[in-house]
Amino acid sequence: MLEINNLTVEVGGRRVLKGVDLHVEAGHTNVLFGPNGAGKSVLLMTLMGFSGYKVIEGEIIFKGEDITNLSVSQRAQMGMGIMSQRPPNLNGVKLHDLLDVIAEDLKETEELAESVGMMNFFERDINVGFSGGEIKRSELLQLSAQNPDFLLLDEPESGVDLASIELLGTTINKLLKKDCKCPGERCKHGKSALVITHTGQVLDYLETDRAYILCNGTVMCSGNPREMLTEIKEQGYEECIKCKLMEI
Ligand SMILES: Nc1ncnc2c1ncn2[C@@H]1O[C@H](COP(=O)(O)OP(=O)(O)OP(=O)(O)O)[C@@H](O)[C@H]1O
Repeated sequence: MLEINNLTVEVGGRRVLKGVDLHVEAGHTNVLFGPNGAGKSVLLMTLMGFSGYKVIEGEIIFKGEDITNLSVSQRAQMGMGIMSQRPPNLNGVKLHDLLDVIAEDLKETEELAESVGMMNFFERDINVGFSGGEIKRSELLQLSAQNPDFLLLDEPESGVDLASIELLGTTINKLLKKDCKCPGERCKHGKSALVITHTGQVLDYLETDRAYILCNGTVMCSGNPREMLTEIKEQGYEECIKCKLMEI
């Protein structure tokens, strides 16, 4: 579904990603771990095609097509969607107006808005004055309305209170279980995703397949998400760097 091959990316004149290789099979949910500043968000922003993320080398293959040079809207049309860590304020754009444009099924979107307590935000400018948790719920509502085949989730649980994490996790899981619109057999297991998490809390609600650890803009290793999370909690990321050095 998604193949990232030898991806090197510059942001603000600095090489942040260095030869990243990462794959997500159709119907799989993969996880991206890594310390602060490792380049995780830069990777997701590059995958979505935002400006300012300059691909120096490598390629991004999505649904079998090279999308490295496609625009954000072309990638969105192909079925890629993102829940950003820090989305911008959209002054003058009401949440309801955006949902009207992007929602595949407005009635279903309104039902979801009701269940995640976002109906009262419909007439507000997007993200303006929203709390951290409200931004996450608004992002999730927009992503659900778009109903993409591939979800890029950047720390979906950060800033969400403990009591609301279950609602967020189960809502993401329901979205992932919906049919993928790709033709053919390979997508019959639902949608695909790449999820960044520090705490791993959201993983309690998702079926995950593989985790990658990114340090200093490079993939250090990959493996079982639960086992990797336990190791990171016990040993931190220093061990990953030592382990990688031993391979060289
Ligand atoms: N627009 C930008 N201009 C300059 N540097 C940037 C820009 N965006 C990101 N960076 C730098 O790229 C590096 C990676 O940032 P990124 O946000 O991807 O980290 P991260 O792994 O997501 O970290 P965290 O876990 O703290 O969110 C950081 O050093 C950051 O300062």
